[in-house]
Amino acid sequence: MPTAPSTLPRRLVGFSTKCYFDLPTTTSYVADLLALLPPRYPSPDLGLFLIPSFPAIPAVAAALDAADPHHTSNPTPRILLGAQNCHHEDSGAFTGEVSPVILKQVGCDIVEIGHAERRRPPLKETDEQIAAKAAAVVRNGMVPLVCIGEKEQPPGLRKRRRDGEGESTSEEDMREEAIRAAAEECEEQVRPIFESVPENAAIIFAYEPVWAIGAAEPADARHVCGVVRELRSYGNSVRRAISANGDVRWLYGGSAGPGVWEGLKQDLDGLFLGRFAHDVKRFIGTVEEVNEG
Ligand SMILES: O=C[C@H](O)COP(=O)(O)O
Repeated sequence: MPTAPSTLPRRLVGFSTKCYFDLPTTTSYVADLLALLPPRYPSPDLGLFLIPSFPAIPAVAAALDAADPHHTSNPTPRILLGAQNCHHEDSGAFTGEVSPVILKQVGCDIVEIGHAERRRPPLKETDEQIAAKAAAVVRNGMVPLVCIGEKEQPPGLRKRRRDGEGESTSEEDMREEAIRAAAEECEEQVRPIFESVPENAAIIFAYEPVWAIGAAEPADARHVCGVVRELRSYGNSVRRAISANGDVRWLYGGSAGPGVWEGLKQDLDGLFLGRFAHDVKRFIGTVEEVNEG
């Protein structure tokens, strides 16, 4: 059985093509990225990851290996390669599912699980199923990238306004209430992950408020930082209780792109991009911002 990594670069920036890119678009994007990316990336301080559609994974793996055939450019082997989902069992009668065993064999380093687009109908993936997938990813020597996030935009704020309350509550108090409510919702998604993987497993969490995914603007930076501060502290207490020591990174995703990092850099470990990485130069620009910030 392969051994899962327990360490991760200090910061991470990555991009999922979701279902947007076909095969030629994916391969030409990766070729452009490898041609234009300054040679200082990736580094132990700043890891990069790409998450294409399943059928494009072998082509991307070949391109990344060809760019760094002996994995000697620096201690981080290469741009990390990810898959957008996997099944929780290694093999069996699960037509249409993809085994984590095969993902490892085709060169994946990480597997994204629990994206909001899979938690919602019609797929309705549960925290329990996502935790089983996290265990499967680690069992097969890869790192789970677990997407979490609250469904509604500041529920505390909206409730107060609807109830006619809150006139005497300061904006600061309402913000704190919204942060607490969001963190509590996310803690329910985080806890089963820690409980399902070995204590030395590295985990990447992408905090993606559901209402900020596919939007025109990212979530407010103070909200994101507040929620992730709470989650990091919660995660540390859960991990202490089970003596866990694998690296954990907290990324932000949800309409992230150039200009977002400045407001998040005190509290986040990196960014997970979607649409605003479709232009390879904008993706590299965002990587530069995270490196410099
Ligand atoms: O997987 C990435 C996130 O869902 C963000 O996507 P987006 O930036 O297109 O909203």
